[in-house]
Amino acid sequence: QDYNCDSKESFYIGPLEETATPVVLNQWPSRDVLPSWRNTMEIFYRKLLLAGKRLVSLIALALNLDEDFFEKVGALDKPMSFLRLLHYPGDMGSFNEEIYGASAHSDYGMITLLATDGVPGLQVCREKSKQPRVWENVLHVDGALIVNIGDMMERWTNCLFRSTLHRVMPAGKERYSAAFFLDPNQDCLVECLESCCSASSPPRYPPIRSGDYLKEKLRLTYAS
Ligand SMILES: O=C(O)CCC(=O)C(=O)O
Ligand SMILES: [Fe+2]
Repeated sequence: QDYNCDSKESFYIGPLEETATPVVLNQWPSRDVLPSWRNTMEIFYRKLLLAGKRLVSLIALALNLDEDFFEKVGALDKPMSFLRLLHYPGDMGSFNEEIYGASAHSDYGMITLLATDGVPGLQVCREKSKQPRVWENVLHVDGALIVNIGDMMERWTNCLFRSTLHRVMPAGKERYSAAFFLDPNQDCLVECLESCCSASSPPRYPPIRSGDYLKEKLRLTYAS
């Protein structure tokens, strides 16, 4: 996964004071410049966290687990959730195939909730292990969120829920989006669910601590 050519720029908002441990790292624009921005973003963050938790409990039910399964394994008590506000420039310079808004990747966490401004560009690949890859446009629905499955949900479910391979193509038009990554508590052990493996379908991934997985992915992403 190569992000070097990506043209996007982003602003990250991490865990808010009530959920953040051990330190609060968020940096907010000055209130003189943007008086209500912080409050608006905090409300947005909390709503996304609530919606994300509800969706995760539906995934648990779909897996024949208790509704609060992911709470019970400690994934959601101090979730490492990040809200990423994204901007893709309209003019990407030369229209070179190498330049993506965002190159093909899957998100790392449990699920991602994505709001876009309706400018096209987002594409998903349903069968990521098949070559050549077939990309489909994700249609915008006003007022709806797009939900992507993340890598750790894929690991928990032994690929029953595949993480969504996606990318953003340049639309020749400025584009804004907001992605909320619901990532488990750093200490949470992500291991194949009993209901998702059997003698004929053994676990495909070893257990891993969520924090270690994220650290390694971020290291690889930003290595260069
Ligand atoms: O902007 C989008 O629609 C997608 C953003 C994305 O995939 C990401 O930030 O991980
Ligand atoms: Fe993504």
